[in-house]
Amino acid sequence: MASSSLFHSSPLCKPSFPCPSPKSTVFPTHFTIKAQSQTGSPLTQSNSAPINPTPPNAAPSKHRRPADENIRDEARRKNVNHSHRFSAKYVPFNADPSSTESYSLDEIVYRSQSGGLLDVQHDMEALKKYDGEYWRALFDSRVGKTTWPYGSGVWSKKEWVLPEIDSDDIVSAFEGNSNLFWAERYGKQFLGMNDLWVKHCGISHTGSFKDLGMTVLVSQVNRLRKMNRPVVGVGCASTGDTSAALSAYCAAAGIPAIVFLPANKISIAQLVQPIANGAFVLSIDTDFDGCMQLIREVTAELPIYLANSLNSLRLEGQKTAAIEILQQFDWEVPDWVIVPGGNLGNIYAFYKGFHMCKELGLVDRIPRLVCAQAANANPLYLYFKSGWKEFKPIRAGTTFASAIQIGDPVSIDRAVYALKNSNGIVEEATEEELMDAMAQADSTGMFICPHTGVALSALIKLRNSGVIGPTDRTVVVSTAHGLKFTQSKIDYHCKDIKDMACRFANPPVEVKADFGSVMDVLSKYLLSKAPKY
Ligand SMILES: Cc1ncc(COP(=O)(O)O)c(C=O)c1O
Ligand SMILES: N[C@@H](CCOP(=O)(O)O)C(=O)O
Repeated sequence: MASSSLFHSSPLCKPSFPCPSPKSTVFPTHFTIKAQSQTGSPLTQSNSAPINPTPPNAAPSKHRRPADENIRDEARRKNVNHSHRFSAKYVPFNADPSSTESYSLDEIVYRSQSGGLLDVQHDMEALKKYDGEYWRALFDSRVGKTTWPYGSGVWSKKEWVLPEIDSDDIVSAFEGNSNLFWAERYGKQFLGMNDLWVKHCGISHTGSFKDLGMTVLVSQVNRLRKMNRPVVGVGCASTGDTSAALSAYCAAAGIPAIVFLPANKISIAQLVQPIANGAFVLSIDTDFDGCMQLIREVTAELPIYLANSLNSLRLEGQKTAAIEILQQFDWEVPDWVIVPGGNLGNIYAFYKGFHMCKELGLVDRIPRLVCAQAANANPLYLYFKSGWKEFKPIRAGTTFASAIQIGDPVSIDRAVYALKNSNGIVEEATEEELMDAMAQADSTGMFICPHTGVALSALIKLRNSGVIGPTDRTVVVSTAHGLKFTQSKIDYHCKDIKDMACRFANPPVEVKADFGSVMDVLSKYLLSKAPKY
């Protein structure tokens, strides 16, 4: 087994390189992989604590940090920050290969010289010095631990996210590592599918996938502030989830958060999140696109750092959900991944995560991507249907999927790139379709948000048309927790929605407080449920 000092001095090592031992690989962190034999788990930590084989009744490990030390101090002492041999920078998104324009991640810049989007470009040559097996084993070795900062599903991929940030500057709630739920009953009963999965990104610190991106952005802001860069606060426009995540991470780091919300267009549960977390909340009489325009103007004038996904740092965190899906399938690639789309950063983040895994040899292909939009807010769908001829922003109409009520998505170019390069598809869902899909999913034990209902509706359409087959391994990305959207569920189950049949409503039965009445309704219910032989 390698000692800590070996890690500081040994050269990069992969099977084709000269290695200390022909069968061992040295991690840039304090882990080693030791190939013991063709079978068995070879992972051991350099501090000699075995990762796996603690016997069930073993006495508590003596391997504890000193009592006056916290996990951040412990990481500092062990200097777990070995990712410095990797680097990343901003470049214009999808730039011509001859372009030399680039910016340090420590610069405050959101747009390229020509006004286009930016992308975070990693030093792929440095990352490629390690093979796919190496990265798979490294990432797998960090799951389920509390080692700072790798206990986070995002920071467990630190070398691919923000390789140069000091672990000390990271602001994390150990986000990510979300449940990949086997939708056994829903798949079987409603779709005739046996390999349907729901990636529950909304079962998270603030209840949505935004936590994945926000830990990265706020960590970088933390670093910039320590470097005395002019960042007084961090701001965003939001349909409710970005603002919740921003406010929580800023509150954890003691950084002022400013959020622009479209008045009366987000749920109460979402509104209360930034309020409770002490953000400066502006409720503005416009829609999300109007708020987005205003925050862009304001952040150009004031020392407020922009936290929307126009800022490509966010997508570096969000892409880890794609890597996590592959990891949860033991690095087998699903056939389809369906993502609800609004401002359209996330669909590109998924593409980027999958593509990096392919480029670095962790997998040999990427899944086909589907972006699902509400029919009332469907600019990408219309563009797709036009054969990618002409993009026209729209004024988004009201939708129960309120977090994707967006008519002029900032990441339109990123989304088109992701879809074209993954043989992707765009689908849409009417209000009735998305609410019915949500109710059906809930009736099989989930509790999803309306945006996940949009993604499920897309799946239903693609199954009905035969595009997605019954045995295709399919992942639906659930983007927020259903508890943020209880009012829409109540309206549905009370059949209180104009022009909607609410076919799967399950309203409470009002019954008199006497034994006979209760027995009557229960008997009827049990009869309706009794198995028919
Ligand atoms: C719950 C939820 N789902 C989906 C989306 C769409 O993500 P994106 O804007 O990255 O397309 C958002 C935000 O826009 C959201 O808050
Ligand atoms: N749904 C988002 C809309 C803004 O998206 P972003 O990813 O660009 O921040 C929200 O919750 O605000």
